[in-house]
Amino acid sequence: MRFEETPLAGAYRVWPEPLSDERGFFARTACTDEFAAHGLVGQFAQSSVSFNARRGTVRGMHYSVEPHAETKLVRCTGGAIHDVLVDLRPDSPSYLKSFAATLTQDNRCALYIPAGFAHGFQALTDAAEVLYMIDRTYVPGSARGLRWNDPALDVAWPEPVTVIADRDLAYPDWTA
Ligand SMILES: Cc1cn([C@H]2C[C@H](O)[C@@H](COP(=O)(O)OP(=O)(O)O[C@H]3O[C@H](C)C(=O)[C@H](O)[C@H]3O)O2)c(=O)[nH]c1=O
Repeated sequence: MRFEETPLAGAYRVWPEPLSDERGFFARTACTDEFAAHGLVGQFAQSSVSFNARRGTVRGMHYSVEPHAETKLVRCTGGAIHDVLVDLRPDSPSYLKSFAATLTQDNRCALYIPAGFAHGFQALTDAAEVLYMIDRTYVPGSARGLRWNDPALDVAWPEPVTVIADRDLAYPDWTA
């Protein structure tokens, strides 16, 4: 795998390195040793899938609070998404900065999202599917959120929002 830094400290694009032959290719998508060699969490306790029927759907921005803050490896396995991170770590040089990447079933790029980041995405196609690998089990009470259009965030969404959960619409403005 190839690890590409992003402008947000600790967050990476992770590119598979396909091993091709006449059948197609095989590629590693996660590896404890390779992640550890880059100082990253490489042990994952849960994997989840998110299916999004309609183009324009937004999920997030979500994060989880200590002691259950999650590190995630996120990839698009169907269609395409505009994937967005916001650094919420108060001591980080990129505090409250956002970063976005287009993840698609074809580019197979994943985003490594450390604990302390909010994460969200917008479906760029119908039937957009997202696969998560998460380093700890889900604890519902630890879930928090930022509103997709919070003025404190410099997040741009490429398309009109077509579907979004009421809970995601209801988050108050960010206060540190
Ligand atoms: C996140 C999660 C949810 N659930 C249950 C809770 C609800 O009954 C149902 C849907 O949950 P929710 O509406 O929170 O799903 P999303 O809005 O897609 O949340 C996710 O969206 C953003 C973009 C993320 O990065 C997180 O992975 C996660 O917060 O699945 C679980 O059982 N386990 C889980 O890990």
